[in-house]
Amino acid sequence: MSLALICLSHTPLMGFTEPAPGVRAEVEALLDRLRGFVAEFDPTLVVSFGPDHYNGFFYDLMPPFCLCLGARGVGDFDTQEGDFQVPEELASQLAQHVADRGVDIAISRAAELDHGAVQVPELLLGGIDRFPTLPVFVNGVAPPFVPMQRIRLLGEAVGDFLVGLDERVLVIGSGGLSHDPPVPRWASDTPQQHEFLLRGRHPTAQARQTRQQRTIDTGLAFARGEAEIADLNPDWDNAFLDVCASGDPGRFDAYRADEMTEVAGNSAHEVRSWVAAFSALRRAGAYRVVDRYYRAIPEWIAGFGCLTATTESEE
Ligand SMILES: O=C(O)/C=C/c1cccc(O)c1O
Ligand SMILES: [Fe+2]
Repeated sequence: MSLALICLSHTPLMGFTEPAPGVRAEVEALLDRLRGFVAEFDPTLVVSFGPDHYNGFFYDLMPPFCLCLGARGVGDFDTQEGDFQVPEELASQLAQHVADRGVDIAISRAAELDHGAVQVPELLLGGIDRFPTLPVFVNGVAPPFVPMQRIRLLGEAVGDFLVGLDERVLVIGSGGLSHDPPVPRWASDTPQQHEFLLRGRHPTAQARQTRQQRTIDTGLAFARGEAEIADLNPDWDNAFLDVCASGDPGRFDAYRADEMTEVAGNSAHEVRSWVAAFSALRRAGAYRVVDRYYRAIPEWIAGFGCLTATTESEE
């Protein structure tokens, strides 16, 4: 067994809006480094923690997290549409292991997932069907949010399972950091939008296009300082990266959902994927951060960050 980790912000606006000069090249260089990290580690299995944004998981039944025994990408924002390569028997064993640990897990044998789960594996692995992958949905946009401790315990239970395997496991956390994109919200939306938040699966091409354009327009307006969304918060983001790098997942427990919304925006809860990923990695022993990147990118509505790490036995 050996474990390596990549946590990376996603943003569906990559490729749709252009950041300030030089920034795109900087991110491309980061992505090249990450692909090199993957090639060097040569994973035999991927565990991918990521959120959804009301493309697969809706308020008709919204779990705090869900192990996917089967999953497909829905293809929003031109991300890959199609099946993840999920090793079903291994995914079942993971679900049983996590349940045995007392973590109240949900499972799906036919999960639908959007850019939140698809973009990072697509960019770094060449597709969601290239490696055997255990996708884990972690709710990062739909209140209520369980205490962060529960996400840490989920990650630790997953990590304990991975430690018992004879595999080289790449653990991915997708999402965050501070950001407040125009994802629909129950608290502020109309009855018509409530209907979408309950039963909005499989929108028409026109409805998907309208939603996508709204996000693009918000990104452009945000970059001009004209959007009515929360500011990015680089101080909060860097403090969170410090906690991730500290090697002490117990420190995640201090994060409170209402404070996070207040200081880092409605989608800052996507860092839950990072919390699960780092908590899993730590079960394999002390880890060392290899790469760290951060830049606030308003055109992409993203406090855009990355950490990679390996357990010290990997060195
Ligand atoms: O679903 C959308 O319309 C927007 C999603 C988004 C935008 C910016 C950063 C993110 O992490 C997102 O998920
Ligand atoms: Fe997101």
